[in-house]
Amino acid sequence: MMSPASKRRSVLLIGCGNMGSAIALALQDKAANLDLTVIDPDEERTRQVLGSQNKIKVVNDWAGLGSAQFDVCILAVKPTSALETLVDAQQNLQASLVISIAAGVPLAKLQQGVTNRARVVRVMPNLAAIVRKAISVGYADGAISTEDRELAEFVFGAIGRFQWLKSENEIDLATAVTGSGPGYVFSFVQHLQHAAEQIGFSKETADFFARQIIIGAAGLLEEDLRSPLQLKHAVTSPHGTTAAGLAEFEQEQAMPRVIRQTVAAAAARAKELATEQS
Ligand SMILES: NC(=O)C1=CN([C@@H]2O[C@H](COP(=O)(O)OP(=O)(O)OC[C@H]3O[C@@H](n4cnc5c(N)ncnc54)[C@H](OP(=O)(O)O)[C@@H]3O)[C@@H](O)[C@H]2O)C=CC1
Ligand SMILES: O=C(O)[C@@H]1CCC=N1
Repeated sequence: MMSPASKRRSVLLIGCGNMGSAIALALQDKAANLDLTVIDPDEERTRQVLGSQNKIKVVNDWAGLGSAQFDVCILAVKPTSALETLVDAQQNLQASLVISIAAGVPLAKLQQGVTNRARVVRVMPNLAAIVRKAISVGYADGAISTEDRELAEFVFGAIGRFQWLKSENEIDLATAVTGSGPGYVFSFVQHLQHAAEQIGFSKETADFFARQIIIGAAGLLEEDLRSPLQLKHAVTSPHGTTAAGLAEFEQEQAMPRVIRQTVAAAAARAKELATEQS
């Protein structure tokens, strides 16, 4: 079989917001064999976000697509408009692989919006797609061919790492961990910055410190083979400052409980979204 990178394919990306623009820019850089069309109501903003030095076709309504057919569609609109948007796009997606990144919108619902020759899979990426360091997880049912699976892996490989999950339930659970995860980390950085300000640093210095701590720790997690626990021990001298800080941070009612409750609340919301949408 030809590798996904070796065959020329047409791709329609619907919705050029936070995620859609990151995916479009990554595909433009990394997947030379994909002919990319982006549809978004705000054509001017879309052109601005994507830059002028590119070959991406931009349209702002379905008429702009004419009767073009696409091999692949990436659906990157808000969950509440996912089905309606697919119905609008149906005539251009008659035999497409449709990849929805909408949180919590079940396959069964998405399938209502496509023809019987189109195939639908779900992928949950995250915001780190902007810097091509996303973790994306996918779910496809047994009817999806190996070629379609490889195509989805190829597309989402352009924005970082990709992994298939075994059940649709897992993609909703993963949304609470991998999809929302960057939000938890940004909240941590924001609060670390405030704490540094409270002990006397300026806003600018505290911002610089907080960002650089995460960047340095992330670099270690990427390059150093030690586990997070081992790395934590490497920072923590007996009776030292880190030990004093962690004695507060890791109290059962503090960070461990907060993280558990955070993920559980997000997972519950993912379930709710799936129910609201089905
Ligand atoms: N943000 C994140 O970190 C992640 C988001 N997701 C999922 O990705 C999807 C998109 O999220 P995000 O990028 O943050 O959202 P945004 O609101 O930033 O982007 C959605 C874009 O779609 C446009 N749009 C709305 N309706 C249509 C339509 N009918 N046709 C074409 N474009 C349309 C919107 O235009 P306008 O603003 O003018 O309405 C907007 O530009 C969501 O379903 C979300 O669940 C998944 C993983 C991570
Ligand atoms: O908050 C949300 O619903 C989306 C899905 C994961 C990240 N953002």
